Amino acid sequence: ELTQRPLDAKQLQRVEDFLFRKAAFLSTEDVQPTDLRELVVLGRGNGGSVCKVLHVKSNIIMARKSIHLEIRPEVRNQILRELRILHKCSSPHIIGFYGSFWHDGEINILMEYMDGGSLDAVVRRIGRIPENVLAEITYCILDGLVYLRDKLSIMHRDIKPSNVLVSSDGDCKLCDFGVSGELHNSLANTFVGTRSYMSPERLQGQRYAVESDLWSLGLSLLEMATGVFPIPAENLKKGLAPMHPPPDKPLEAHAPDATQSMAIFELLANIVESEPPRLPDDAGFSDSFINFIDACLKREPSERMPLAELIQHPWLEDMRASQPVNMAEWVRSTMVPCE
Ligand SMILES: O=c1[nH]ccc2cc(O[C@H]3CCNC3)c(Cl)cc12
Repeated sequence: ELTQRPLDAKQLQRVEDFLFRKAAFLSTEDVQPTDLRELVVLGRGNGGSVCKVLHVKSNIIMARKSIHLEIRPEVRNQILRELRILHKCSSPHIIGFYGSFWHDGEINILMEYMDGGSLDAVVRRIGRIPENVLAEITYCILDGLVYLRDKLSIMHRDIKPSNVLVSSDGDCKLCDFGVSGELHNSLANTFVGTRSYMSPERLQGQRYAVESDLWSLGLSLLEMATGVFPIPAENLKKGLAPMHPPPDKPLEAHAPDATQSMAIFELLANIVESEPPRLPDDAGFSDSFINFIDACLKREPSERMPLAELIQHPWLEDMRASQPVNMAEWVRSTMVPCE
């Protein structure tokens, strides 16, 4: 559609390179766990842990998500069957999928490795993300949501900073979206965590749809822009997290402060009962950014700006025109130098 920005040549090349790598991988016979050499743990969340692995036969670096599930063979075969639709996914804003297999009580999902990691880790490292960078990230998220809706007829269901990955090539992609209904059911009551990006309607067990992803997007942007989880709204009163903490203060000094540990139930009640949080209007954010987040954080799903309009919101093009950013350089500036 006209909403999509044309891909630049290098982006197209990277999509093509991935497809060639995937063909090389698929030409080796079915992946065995022993074919994978574990390199380092990348993250945990959404019921599983993610490890950087090398597929020895094809010499490809991948990310392997392993989810331990005690389920009957029929259920796990249904999950593997549903995951296979990921082979149809080819978007510069959706994480690449190599395949999945069951082994030793775990579903294993092999995906494209993103060396910049997830945005929750980036925010932990640098404090908060500049507005012009968030505009680029937001376009990628919205384009990814459009792709999921138009090509797979699904919503994401779990938009949050830790499910947005970046690379030193400047790519920004969505991961951990709810493509398998069976997997979603098998993970149903495994929620752990002290914060929720879930929309009020979903928290109340009401019907929810893609508008619920837009609430989660608004909350995620608010958190990444301020460096503070924005619920309860009082959290924002303490001002923004420092960006790129001064060199004399080690990073751990900026771990989230204790006051942010409101009990999870109280937090969920707050989301459902209180006015949605807003960007502070005295912190240097543009009016169109404030407007963009307000358009996402409406308690009534029908009042939220629809996806097709959001992706045309002036904030995205205004930011790109006034403060263009080189995403590859920015991601590299956030990566911890290897020892
Ligand atoms: O490089 C990756 N490729 C694919 C997936 C992936 C998932 C990761 O973390 C999980 C854990 C929380 N959400 C996402 C991380 Cl940290 C990296 C990757």
